[in-house]
Amino acid sequence: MLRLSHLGKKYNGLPVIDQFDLDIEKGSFSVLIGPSGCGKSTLFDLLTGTIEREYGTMEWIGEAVPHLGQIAAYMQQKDLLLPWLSLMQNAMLPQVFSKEKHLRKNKKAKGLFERFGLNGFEDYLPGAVSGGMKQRCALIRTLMFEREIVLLDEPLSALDAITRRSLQSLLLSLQKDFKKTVLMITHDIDEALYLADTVLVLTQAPMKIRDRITLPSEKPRNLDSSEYIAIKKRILSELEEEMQL
Ligand SMILES: Nc1ncnc2c1ncn2[C@@H]1O[C@H](COP(=O)(O)OP(=O)(O)OP(=O)(O)O)[C@@H](O)[C@H]1O
Repeated sequence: MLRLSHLGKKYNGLPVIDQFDLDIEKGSFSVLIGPSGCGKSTLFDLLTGTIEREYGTMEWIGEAVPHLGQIAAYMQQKDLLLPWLSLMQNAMLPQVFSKEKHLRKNKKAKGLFERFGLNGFEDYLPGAVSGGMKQRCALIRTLMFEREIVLLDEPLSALDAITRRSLQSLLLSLQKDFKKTVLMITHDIDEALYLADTVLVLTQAPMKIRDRITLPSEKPRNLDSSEYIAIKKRILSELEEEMQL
Protein backbone atom coordinates (compact mmCIF):
# COMPACT_ATOMS: atom_id res chain seq x y z
CA MET A 1 0.00 0.00 0.00
CA LEU A 2 1.03 3.59 -0.63
CA ARG A 3 0.29 5.65 2.46
CA LEU A 4 0.58 9.43 2.59
CA SER A 5 0.10 10.94 6.04
CA HIS A 6 -0.32 14.60 6.98
CA LEU A 7 1.55 15.86 3.90
CA GLY A 8 2.00 19.60 3.72
CA LYS A 9 3.37 22.22 1.34
CA LYS A 10 3.02 26.00 1.33
CA TYR A 11 3.68 28.48 -1.46
CA ASN A 12 4.31 32.07 -0.40
CA GLY A 13 3.12 31.23 3.11
CA LEU A 14 -0.22 29.83 1.86
CA PRO A 15 -0.91 26.09 2.29
CA VAL A 16 -1.60 24.36 -1.03
CA ILE A 17 -1.53 20.95 0.62
CA ASP A 18 -2.21 20.68 4.33
CA GLN A 19 -2.48 17.54 6.46
CA PHE A 20 -3.17 15.51 3.32
CA ASP A 21 -3.83 11.81 3.92
CA LEU A 22 -4.24 9.14 1.25
CA ASP A 23 -4.09 5.34 1.16
CA ILE A 24 -3.74 3.61 -2.21
CA GLU A 25 -3.96 -0.17 -2.57
CA LYS A 26 -1.05 -1.85 -4.36
CA GLY A 27 -2.11 -2.78 -7.90
CA SER A 28 -5.09 -0.40 -7.96
CA PHE A 29 -5.93 2.36 -10.46
CA SER A 30 -6.82 5.56 -8.60
CA VAL A 31 -7.86 8.77 -10.29
CA LEU A 32 -7.64 12.25 -8.76
CA ILE A 33 -10.16 14.77 -10.02
CA GLY A 34 -10.45 18.26 -8.63
CA PRO A 35 -10.83 21.97 -9.35
CA SER A 36 -8.10 23.71 -11.31
CA GLY A 37 -5.35 24.99 -9.02
CA CYS A 38 -6.31 22.79 -6.06
CA GLY A 39 -2.81 21.29 -5.79
CA LYS A 40 -2.82 18.05 -7.84
CA SER A 41 0.44 18.71 -9.69
CA THR A 42 2.02 19.96 -6.45
CA LEU A 43 1.09 16.62 -4.88
CA PHE A 44 2.82 14.77 -7.76
CA ASP A 45 5.87 17.02 -7.37
CA LEU A 46 5.99 16.05 -3.68
CA LEU A 47 5.58 12.37 -4.57
CA THR A 48 8.37 12.39 -7.15
CA GLY A 49 10.64 14.45 -4.88
CA THR A 50 10.79 17.34 -7.37
CA ILE A 51 9.86 19.62 -4.47
CA GLU A 52 10.28 18.98 -0.76
CA ARG A 53 7.34 18.62 1.55
CA GLU A 54 7.31 20.72 4.69
CA TYR A 55 5.83 17.98 6.83
CA GLY A 56 4.21 14.55 6.62
CA THR A 57 5.33 11.03 5.75
CA MET A 58 5.21 8.63 2.82
CA GLU A 59 5.20 4.85 3.10
CA TRP A 60 5.39 2.25 0.35
CA ILE A 61 4.55 -1.32 1.39
CA GLY A 62 5.04 -0.50 5.06
CA GLU A 63 8.38 1.28 4.68
CA ALA A 64 8.93 4.99 5.11
CA VAL A 65 10.43 6.60 1.98
CA PRO A 66 11.67 10.17 1.44
CA HIS A 67 9.72 10.28 -1.87
CA LEU A 68 8.78 7.94 -4.71
CA GLY A 69 11.59 9.02 -7.03
CA GLN A 70 13.01 5.49 -7.30
CA ILE A 71 9.68 3.68 -7.02
CA ALA A 72 7.45 5.56 -9.44
CA ALA A 73 7.58 6.38 -13.15
CA TYR A 74 6.05 9.71 -14.06
CA MET A 75 4.29 10.71 -17.27
CA GLN A 76 3.00 14.20 -17.92
CA GLN A 77 0.51 15.87 -20.23
CA LYS A 78 3.31 16.82 -22.60
CA ASP A 79 5.04 13.80 -24.07
CA LEU A 80 8.51 15.27 -23.37
CA LEU A 81 10.15 13.09 -26.01
CA LEU A 82 13.58 14.28 -27.10
CA PRO A 83 13.00 15.56 -30.66
CA TRP A 84 16.44 14.56 -31.95
CA LEU A 85 16.06 10.91 -30.91
CA SER A 86 13.97 8.28 -32.71
CA LEU A 87 10.90 6.81 -31.04
CA MET A 88 12.86 3.67 -30.14
CA GLN A 89 15.78 5.69 -28.75
CA ASN A 90 13.33 7.72 -26.67
CA ALA A 91 11.66 4.55 -25.39
CA MET A 92 15.06 3.11 -24.50
CA LEU A 93 16.15 6.16 -22.46
CA PRO A 94 15.46 4.42 -19.12
CA GLN A 95 18.13 1.91 -20.17
CA VAL A 96 20.69 4.65 -19.54
CA PHE A 97 19.79 4.47 -15.84
CA SER A 98 19.53 0.69 -15.68
CA LYS A 99 22.18 -1.92 -15.03
CA GLU A 100 20.17 -4.59 -16.81
CA LYS A 101 21.19 -6.28 -20.05
CA HIS A 102 20.56 -4.10 -23.09
CA LEU A 103 19.33 -7.11 -25.09
CA ARG A 104 16.48 -7.92 -22.73
CA LYS A 105 15.40 -4.27 -22.62
CA ASN A 106 15.58 -4.03 -26.38
CA LYS A 107 13.35 -7.09 -26.74
CA LYS A 108 10.92 -5.66 -24.23
CA ALA A 109 10.76 -2.30 -26.06
CA LYS A 110 10.17 -4.07 -29.40
CA GLY A 111 7.33 -6.09 -27.84
CA LEU A 112 5.75 -2.91 -26.47
CA PHE A 113 6.06 -1.12 -29.84
CA GLU A 114 4.12 -4.00 -31.40
CA ARG A 115 1.53 -4.09 -28.67
CA PHE A 116 1.02 -0.30 -28.75
CA GLY A 117 0.68 -0.28 -32.56
CA LEU A 118 3.97 1.50 -33.19
CA ASN A 119 5.86 -1.25 -35.00
CA GLY A 120 7.37 0.10 -38.19
CA PHE A 121 7.77 3.54 -36.58
CA GLU A 122 10.75 2.74 -34.36
CA ASP A 123 13.15 4.91 -36.38
CA TYR A 124 10.81 7.89 -36.86
CA LEU A 125 11.58 11.16 -35.10
CA PRO A 126 8.84 12.47 -32.76
CA GLY A 127 8.21 15.44 -35.08
CA ALA A 128 7.15 13.05 -37.86
CA VAL A 129 4.37 11.22 -36.01
CA SER A 130 0.94 12.14 -34.58
CA GLY A 131 0.25 13.33 -31.01
CA GLY A 132 -1.34 9.99 -30.14
CA MET A 133 1.73 8.10 -31.36
CA LYS A 134 4.01 10.36 -29.32
CA GLN A 135 1.94 9.71 -26.19
CA ARG A 136 2.03 5.96 -26.88
CA CYS A 137 5.82 6.19 -27.14
CA ALA A 138 5.93 8.18 -23.88
CA LEU A 139 3.79 5.48 -22.28
CA ILE A 140 6.20 2.77 -23.48
CA ARG A 141 9.08 4.77 -22.00
CA THR A 142 7.16 5.01 -18.71
CA LEU A 143 6.80 1.21 -18.71
CA MET A 144 10.48 0.74 -19.60
CA PHE A 145 11.38 2.27 -16.22
CA GLU A 146 9.90 -0.89 -14.67
CA ARG A 147 8.73 0.92 -11.57
CA GLU A 148 5.93 -0.42 -9.40
CA ILE A 149 3.99 2.84 -9.31
CA VAL A 150 2.99 4.90 -12.34
CA LEU A 151 2.02 8.56 -11.86
CA LEU A 152 0.10 10.05 -14.76
CA ASP A 153 -0.58 13.81 -14.84
CA GLU A 154 -3.31 14.34 -17.45
CA PRO A 155 -1.45 12.15 -19.96
CA LEU A 156 -4.21 12.22 -22.59
CA SER A 157 -5.62 15.73 -22.27
CA ALA A 158 -4.02 17.07 -25.45
CA LEU A 159 -5.49 14.30 -27.66
CA ASP A 160 -8.68 14.13 -29.74
CA ALA A 161 -11.58 12.03 -28.42
CA ILE A 162 -11.02 8.95 -30.63
CA THR A 163 -7.26 8.77 -30.01
CA ARG A 164 -7.93 9.37 -26.36
CA ARG A 165 -10.30 6.40 -26.08
CA SER A 166 -7.81 4.04 -27.74
CA LEU A 167 -5.10 5.19 -25.34
CA GLN A 168 -7.43 4.74 -22.39
CA SER A 169 -7.70 1.06 -23.35
CA LEU A 170 -3.91 0.89 -23.31
CA LEU A 171 -3.84 2.49 -19.89
CA LEU A 172 -6.22 -0.18 -18.61
CA SER A 173 -3.66 -2.78 -19.66
CA LEU A 174 -1.01 -0.98 -17.56
CA GLN A 175 -2.73 -2.21 -14.49
CA LYS A 176 -4.14 -5.52 -15.73
CA ASP A 177 -1.11 -6.96 -17.55
CA PHE A 178 1.75 -5.03 -15.98
CA LYS A 179 0.30 -5.07 -12.44
CA LYS A 180 1.17 -1.44 -11.82
CA THR A 181 -0.22 0.75 -9.08
CA VAL A 182 -1.51 3.73 -11.04
CA LEU A 183 -2.33 7.20 -9.73
CA MET A 184 -3.68 9.48 -12.43
CA ILE A 185 -4.83 13.11 -12.55
CA THR A 186 -7.58 14.01 -15.01
CA HIS A 187 -10.22 16.70 -15.54
CA ASP A 188 -12.36 14.30 -17.57
CA ILE A 189 -15.03 12.57 -15.46
CA ASP A 190 -15.78 9.96 -18.16
CA GLU A 191 -12.10 9.09 -18.32
CA ALA A 192 -12.02 8.70 -14.54
CA LEU A 193 -15.09 6.44 -14.61
CA TYR A 194 -13.72 4.37 -17.50
CA LEU A 195 -10.34 3.71 -15.90
CA ALA A 196 -10.47 3.97 -12.13
CA ASP A 197 -10.98 1.46 -9.38
CA THR A 198 -11.29 4.44 -7.06
CA VAL A 199 -12.13 8.04 -7.92
CA LEU A 200 -10.87 10.63 -5.44
CA VAL A 201 -12.72 13.93 -5.67
CA LEU A 202 -10.63 16.78 -4.30
CA THR A 203 -11.46 20.08 -2.61
CA GLN A 204 -10.09 23.50 -3.44
CA ALA A 205 -6.66 24.30 -1.94
CA PRO A 206 -5.61 23.44 0.66
CA MET A 207 -6.40 20.16 -1.04
CA LYS A 208 -8.30 17.42 0.81
CA ILE A 209 -10.17 14.33 -0.34
CA ARG A 210 -13.81 15.32 -0.46
CA ASP A 211 -15.23 12.05 -1.77
CA ARG A 212 -13.77 8.59 -2.32
CA ILE A 213 -15.83 6.52 -4.76
CA THR A 214 -15.07 2.83 -5.21
CA LEU A 215 -16.30 1.69 -8.61
CA PRO A 216 -17.52 -1.81 -9.58
CA SER A 217 -14.67 -4.08 -10.66
CA GLU A 218 -15.99 -4.81 -14.21
CA LYS A 219 -13.87 -3.26 -16.99
CA PRO A 220 -14.28 -2.05 -19.67
CA ARG A 221 -17.39 -0.28 -18.45
CA ASN A 222 -20.56 0.93 -20.04
CA LEU A 223 -20.70 4.55 -18.97
CA ASP A 224 -24.23 4.92 -20.41
CA SER A 225 -25.69 2.74 -17.66
CA SER A 226 -27.84 4.46 -15.03
CA GLU A 227 -25.29 3.54 -12.33
CA TYR A 228 -22.47 5.48 -13.99
CA ILE A 229 -24.70 8.37 -15.01
CA ALA A 230 -25.62 8.77 -11.31
CA ILE A 231 -21.95 8.68 -10.24
CA LYS A 232 -21.07 11.20 -12.93
CA LYS A 233 -23.78 13.58 -11.65
CA ARG A 234 -22.49 13.16 -8.10
CA ILE A 235 -18.91 14.06 -9.12
CA LEU A 236 -20.08 16.97 -11.28
CA SER A 237 -22.13 18.53 -8.51
CA GLU A 238 -19.26 18.11 -6.04
CA LEU A 239 -16.84 19.81 -8.43
CA GLU A 240 -19.33 22.61 -9.13
CA GLU A 241 -19.68 23.21 -5.39
CA GLU A 242 -15.91 23.34 -4.96
CA MET A 243 -15.54 25.81 -7.83
CA GLN A 244 -18.11 28.14 -6.27
CA LEU A 245 -16.21 28.29 -2.96
N1 LIG B 1 6.24 27.14 -7.95
C1 LIG B 1 5.16 27.72 -7.44
N2 LIG B 1 5.25 28.90 -6.79
C2 LIG B 1 4.16 29.51 -6.25
N3 LIG B 1 2.91 28.99 -6.31
C3 LIG B 1 2.75 27.83 -6.96
C4 LIG B 1 3.86 27.14 -7.56
N4 LIG B 1 3.38 25.99 -8.13
C5 LIG B 1 2.06 25.98 -7.91
N5 LIG B 1 1.68 27.07 -7.21
C6 LIG B 1 0.32 27.39 -6.77
O1 LIG B 1 -0.18 26.28 -6.04
C7 LIG B 1 -1.56 26.06 -6.35
C8 LIG B 1 -1.74 24.63 -6.85
O2 LIG B 1 -1.11 24.49 -8.12
P1 LIG B 1 -1.10 23.10 -8.89
O3 LIG B 1 -0.42 23.31 -10.19
O4 LIG B 1 -0.59 22.04 -7.99
O5 LIG B 1 -2.66 22.86 -9.12
P2 LIG B 1 -3.40 21.80 -10.03
O6 LIG B 1 -4.51 21.25 -9.21
O7 LIG B 1 -2.44 20.82 -10.59
O8 LIG B 1 -3.98 22.73 -11.19
P3 LIG B 1 -4.47 22.37 -12.69
O9 LIG B 1 -5.63 21.44 -12.54
O10 LIG B 1 -4.89 23.70 -13.23
O11 LIG B 1 -3.29 21.78 -13.40
C9 LIG B 1 -1.97 27.11 -7.36
O12 LIG B 1 -2.58 28.16 -6.67
C10 LIG B 1 -0.65 27.56 -7.96
O13 LIG B 1 -0.70 28.89 -8.38
